[in-house]
Amino acid sequence: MDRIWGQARAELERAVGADSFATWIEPLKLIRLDTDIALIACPTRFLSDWVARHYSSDIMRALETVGNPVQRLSFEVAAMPAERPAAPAPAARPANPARAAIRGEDDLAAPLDSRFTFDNFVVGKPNELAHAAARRVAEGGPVTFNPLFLYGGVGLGKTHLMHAIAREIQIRQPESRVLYLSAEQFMYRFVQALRDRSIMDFKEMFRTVSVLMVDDVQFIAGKDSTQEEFFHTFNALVDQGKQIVISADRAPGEIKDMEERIKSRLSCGLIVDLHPTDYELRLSILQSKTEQFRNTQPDLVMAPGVLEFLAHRITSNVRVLEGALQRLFAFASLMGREITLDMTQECLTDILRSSDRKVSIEEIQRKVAEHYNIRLSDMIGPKRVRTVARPRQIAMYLAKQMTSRSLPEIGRRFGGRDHTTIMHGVKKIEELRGSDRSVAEDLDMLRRLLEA
Ligand SMILES: Nc1ncnc2c1ncn2[C@@H]1O[C@H](COP(=O)(O)OP(=O)(O)OP(=O)(O)O)[C@@H](O)[C@H]1O
Repeated sequence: MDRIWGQARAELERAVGADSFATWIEPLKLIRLDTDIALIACPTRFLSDWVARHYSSDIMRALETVGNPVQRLSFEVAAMPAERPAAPAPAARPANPARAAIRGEDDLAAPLDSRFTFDNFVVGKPNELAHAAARRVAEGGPVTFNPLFLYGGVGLGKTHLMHAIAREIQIRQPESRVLYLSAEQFMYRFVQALRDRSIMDFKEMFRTVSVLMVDDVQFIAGKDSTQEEFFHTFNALVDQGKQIVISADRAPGEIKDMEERIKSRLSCGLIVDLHPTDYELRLSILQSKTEQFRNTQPDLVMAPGVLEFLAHRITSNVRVLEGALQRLFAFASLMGREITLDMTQECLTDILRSSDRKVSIEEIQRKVAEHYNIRLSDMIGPKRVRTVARPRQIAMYLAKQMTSRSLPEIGRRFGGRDHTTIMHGVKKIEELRGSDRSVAEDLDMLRRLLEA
């Protein structure tokens, strides 16, 4: 099953595009193939409804293409295993309909994503240095640091910045030849040139560009002749004073199986890293993407606190954050409903579960009790005096926000209270957070303590 699904997934990624694939198809798993039915596991009811409505024919087509035609699909909502079948690696970055080639005549260059501009890049503490360096290179002028080496974990904005640089240089200096491509494409072109005996043309093409940008350079580690060729290309361009921009998932010195001389060459310019996002940056990104969405869907209604909830709960990377938001928007417009906290939790169960920070309700109760100087037993006890009841409601609110426990489950941990009591407490604190600054500050501080 895993092998068939791996092949079908590769077909599907091509058919629906990288973004839709990541949002809708990635979480699915093929469980069984009967004579004419494919049984597919889905982490939530919402996802299965949506996929059934929008992607059934794509899935059936993909299964047919890989030699397993079926007449219909059946979906089963089930907890998903942590690991998923690996799809065969695509030859290059998946085609994306939003991507537009900036230099159509240059079939070497990878297409640039029209959304990846400096204007759309949200700057915060974790990425401000990388952003400033990227801006400086994009503004042109004398080459001050060569190469510019950007690195950081998955989905933190390296490719976005690379595309923004390429686009900006093209706008400012239309005559310059900016060549942006992934290291994988560099290798592919190189191997092709070797096969076609056109290596001199290959060298000539690479050595006459004004700016060379290579994404995900760690890919050529361990590929000896590609590394060798890359090294010569790199040196030739630096000698001519041409700007080079490189990205990788780690610092040059940490790339395994990369020749020492290449590591040292890569290290001699400016090395900047994109740090993991912090809460403030995640919230700004979510706000900015929501604004962009509102420009096309002005009737979008979102309850206060939803974006804050997402920024707290999804800490893995910006791509996951974007995918979650995209799914929420799709759900809201499909159902014609306001986006509330409850709806967010229902619609994103799978994403939230996998990015769960594993803060326990007991930890929340302990921290809140310490903060307000009350006894831990008062969290579950019956006292109704305000000095105890308010901290208890704060703990209920944090339990709802920071864990994936349901209201009845939270109720049980608060001395067997009814779920409506928890709901009332959560609502009360939601209101106070908007109207009482000291409550908002306490909540922020407690969250930080719990996340530490
Ligand atoms: N600061 C930011 N502001 C706005 N969008 C961002 C920001 N950082 C990342 N993104 C978005 O997150 C998504 C993932 O970013 P990107 O593809 O640049 O990551 P990456 O670091 O190249 O990841 P990978 O290592 O997987 O190649 C993109 O859609 C990008 O636009």
